[in-house]
Amino acid sequence: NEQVVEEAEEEYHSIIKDDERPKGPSDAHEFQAETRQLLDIVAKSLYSEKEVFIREFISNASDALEKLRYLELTGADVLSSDIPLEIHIKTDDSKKTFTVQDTGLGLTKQELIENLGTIAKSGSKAFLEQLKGNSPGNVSSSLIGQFGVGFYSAFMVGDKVDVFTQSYKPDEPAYRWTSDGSGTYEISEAEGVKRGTKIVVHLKGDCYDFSKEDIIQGIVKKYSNFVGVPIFLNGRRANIIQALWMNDPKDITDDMHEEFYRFIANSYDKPRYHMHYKTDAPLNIRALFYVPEYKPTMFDLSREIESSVTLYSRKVMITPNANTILPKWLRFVKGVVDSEDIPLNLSRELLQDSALIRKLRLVLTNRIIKFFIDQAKKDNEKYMKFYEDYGLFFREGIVTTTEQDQREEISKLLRFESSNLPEGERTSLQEYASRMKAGARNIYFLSAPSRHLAETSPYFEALKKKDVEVLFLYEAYDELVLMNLGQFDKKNMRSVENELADDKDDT
Ligand SMILES: Nc1nc(Cl)c2cnn(Cc3ccc(Br)cc3F)c2n1
Repeated sequence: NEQVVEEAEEEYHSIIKDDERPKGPSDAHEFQAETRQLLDIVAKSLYSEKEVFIREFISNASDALEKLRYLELTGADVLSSDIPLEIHIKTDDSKKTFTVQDTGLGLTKQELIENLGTIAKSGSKAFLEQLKGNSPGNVSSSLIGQFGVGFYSAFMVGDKVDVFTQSYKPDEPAYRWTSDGSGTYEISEAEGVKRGTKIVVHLKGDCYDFSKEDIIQGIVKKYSNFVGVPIFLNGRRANIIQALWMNDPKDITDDMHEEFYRFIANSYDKPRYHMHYKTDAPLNIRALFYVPEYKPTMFDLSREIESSVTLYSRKVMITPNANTILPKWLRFVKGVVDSEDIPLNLSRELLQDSALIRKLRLVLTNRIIKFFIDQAKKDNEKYMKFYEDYGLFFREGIVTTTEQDQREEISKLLRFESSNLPEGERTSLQEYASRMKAGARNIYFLSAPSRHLAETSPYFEALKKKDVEVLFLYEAYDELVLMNLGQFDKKNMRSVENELADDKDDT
């Protein structure tokens, strides 16, 4: 019946036709020498997996659409502004081609020539020196991303690339650019070209996989699921969930969090906590983190598991399981970090160890600790349940972190019974310190199998007489953790067992 047909028709929508034709003479151009060298490096070694050319194309297309959207908003005179802003991808496994088309800005002849040649102008010698200096992985990616050299990654998989483009500027002609990536390219005018850019990659023999729909479907889902414009693959919508981390936190309902959490955690669980963090200093960060409802299993506790944090730059994925974005002790946290300050083709080396990633990790770690401290104040019962299930990770954090101030930050999450509180209630080191007498310099703790044994211990009696509070530790590892911590807020952590032996009375 028409309802079903209606449904199906609504499903299928493609703008990719084969109406474009070159028109008139084509003039050949040479790549400048430096550009050529650079493009070779980009095409051969910069990207480890070939599939990232798709991410580069989608990133360029989504930039072109976002810029056009902005121009339309600011009232610029835009060609055929009734065309929807979309990205279309088509695979043709008979012709062995991969095609991506956007309805964005399009390129003028000047831009066609400049966008690849600009590097030759903008001091590419220094750029190439830097390149020769360290491994291509460390290339300053702002330049690469900026001038669309990412486009050139097409020659990793294609031995011929045709580009048909119509600029949004009303009286610009449309062009066809074509090249086999060997050093020359041709430009001619073209007809039958819609506004935007269409790139047809004729795939090399060992890259025919990129003409198969299911393979492309997986890659698009992996890298570009949250790109802010609709992406269609062979006429079917390919990107689904909106980039929740970019929304205003107060517009996000718990249901939306639950759905998003299930998508990124790939589980049917739901989150017990979510933390939505946006800042522009010292870095641009949009982060959305979740703590699972479920109690961690032995598997979750193992230090080998990959991080469940996915790293994005402006909604385009850089890497899944970005295991250096948070410290290992926070591996139970799942979520997304998006930073404009992170270059799209961040190399593995830079991800492993760079000042930028170290700064990002420190900012995020301190913010997560602050979040848990705030949650404990908001709902202590819920926090204590969380502490019961996930507290081991904090202990690991203290003993595996080297910087003392960072260790003391983590120790703010710990909770212990105390001689000053009724059985069953727990306190924090901060609260203990706030109850200390003026001039007191030690935080005392006693490790015992139970509260009864702690309270009847001769060690405790001595301090009780002096009305000194003692933390009761019922797990042997907590004694090790506090010994390891050593200090908190300039007070010394002291086990009363050692204390009695020394019998000093500088309590
Ligand atoms: N999709 C899209 N849209 C726009 Cl507006 C631009 C601008 N630059 N690039 C990258 C690029 C594409 C083709 C060629 Br030839 C050179 C080149 F740098 C773009 N890609």
